[in-house]
Amino acid sequence: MSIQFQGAIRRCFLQTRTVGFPRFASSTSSKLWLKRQSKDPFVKLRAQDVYRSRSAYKLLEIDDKYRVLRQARTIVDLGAAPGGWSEAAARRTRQYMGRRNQPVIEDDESLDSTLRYDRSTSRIAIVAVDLLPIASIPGVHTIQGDFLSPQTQAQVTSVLDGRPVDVVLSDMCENMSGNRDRDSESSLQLCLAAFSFAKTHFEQTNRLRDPRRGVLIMKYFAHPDLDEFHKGIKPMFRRLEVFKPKSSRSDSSEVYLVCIGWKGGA
Ligand SMILES: C[S@@+](CC[C@H](N)C(=O)[O-])C[C@H]1O[C@@H](n2cnc3c(N)ncnc32)[C@H](O)[C@@H]1O
Repeated sequence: MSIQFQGAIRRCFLQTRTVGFPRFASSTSSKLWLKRQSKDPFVKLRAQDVYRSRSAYKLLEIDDKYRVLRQARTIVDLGAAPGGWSEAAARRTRQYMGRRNQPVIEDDESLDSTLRYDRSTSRIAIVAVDLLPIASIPGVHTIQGDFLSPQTQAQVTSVLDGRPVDVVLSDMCENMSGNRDRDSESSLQLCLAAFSFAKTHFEQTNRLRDPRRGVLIMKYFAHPDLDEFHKGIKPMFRRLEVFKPKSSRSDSSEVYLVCIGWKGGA
């Protein structure tokens, strides 16, 4: 055995003793993560390939409780990648429309590249936005861009082409830095952007005739600053509740603000 080879084995042995087998041994936190994943019923559902992300079940739970998608014709999904919420919204609205025997979204891949709708019908339009690319979803128009940038917001507005927005969904969140203040600040910024976009679009149409229209759902991470934000926008909706879906991990401070029925205001 050559001297170099012996040295390599020795180094490998020493490394194994100090840091463990790098490829096979896992840290306590990753073991805990694997254990939690194996027990998580929503991860199992995801594994059956019903939806492309586990997050889809959060939106379905919100809709089971509040029926926010029942009257929805135009939905804007912010922070949509990989696309679970858009898929869930497309299926759910299709079910609602099907029950009422009305026109439904077509399973047409080409709808992804252009928003084709006929304003004279009740056809559903979903616009999904994310920093990351979103693989095509039938009936969903995708936009890749930063929603905090005015250009991306203008792009969404241009795609909507004057169509009244019924529901704005925001599951946007940045990667957690671990710094609570910084994370809640970024969560607040995303909520403010979603709120101000929703406000502009809800105000363009008279929502007062149908109290279910003008729905805004936003993910945020519990923090006192966000409580202030929550109190500030409460009078502008007929109903505003904080909801924690069962499919949201209990060890996460993530919750959803469910705002139903735009009333307007400052
Ligand atoms: C929890 S994931 C969304 C999961 C998605 N709702 C689903 O069901 O598949 C959060 C997403 O927010 C996106 N995001 C964060 N900041 C954003 C921003 N400024 N503009 C657009 N998307 C953003 C991230 O890229 C990420 O894909």
